[in-house]
Amino acid sequence: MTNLFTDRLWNRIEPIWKSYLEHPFVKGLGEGWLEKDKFKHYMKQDYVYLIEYCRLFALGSAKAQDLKTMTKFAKLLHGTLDMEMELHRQYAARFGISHDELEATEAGATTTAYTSYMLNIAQLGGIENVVASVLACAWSYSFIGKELASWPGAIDHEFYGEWVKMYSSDEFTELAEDCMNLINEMAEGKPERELAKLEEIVVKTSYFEYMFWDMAEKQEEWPVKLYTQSRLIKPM
Ligand SMILES: Cc1ncc(CN)c(N)n1
Repeated sequence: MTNLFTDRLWNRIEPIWKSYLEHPFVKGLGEGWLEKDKFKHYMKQDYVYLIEYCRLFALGSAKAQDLKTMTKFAKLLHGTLDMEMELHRQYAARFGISHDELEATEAGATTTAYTSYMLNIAQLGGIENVVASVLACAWSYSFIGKELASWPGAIDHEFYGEWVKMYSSDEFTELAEDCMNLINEMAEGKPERELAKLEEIVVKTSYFEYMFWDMAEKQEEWPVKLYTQSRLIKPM
């Protein structure tokens, strides 16, 4: 039996990812009681997060050494722009937010930190760094989507059901599996020193995923308070 790199990664990330399911934002989404304002904040931040995430797939295509890999990244880019982000555009319409307004969302601190980390790691290394940067994003949403789909009433919920349906769909599962297959192919034959570096990227991005859920729960943008002469003038 072959040892898959994703099996090794799972041992590290399982406790982190299981904690997403306990997080009030994810729990509220799956059980259907999440406040709509929190979801609206999440959806807007997630849209601008996904724009940067798309750049990573474009970077993967640019770094690819063969057409098969280039095509895989192009498919991931298209799937995100066209399928995943369409879900956000449809939710935005339900909130009365136009496409332009959605796209013009100012990225908050966590969104900026997370996307900057991924883009920096991906620029610094080879194509395996690009895949390691996006892996937790695609795989953990597939994990959450499938888990929530098994919760009573989640998939049929009148508001959050569409979210659960999309992230548990065959189409999204295929995108996540493409990323898993890519990292397994790229890990083959690599020395332990390089595998450990890739593992750290997946662990860090898994922490960022937790922080993103937390940012959404707290409706955080930039957690900065401006004072003048000890008086609070603007909670940002
Ligand atoms: C923050 C975050 N991480 C991952 C995904 C799934 N592409 C997402 N939509 N948003």
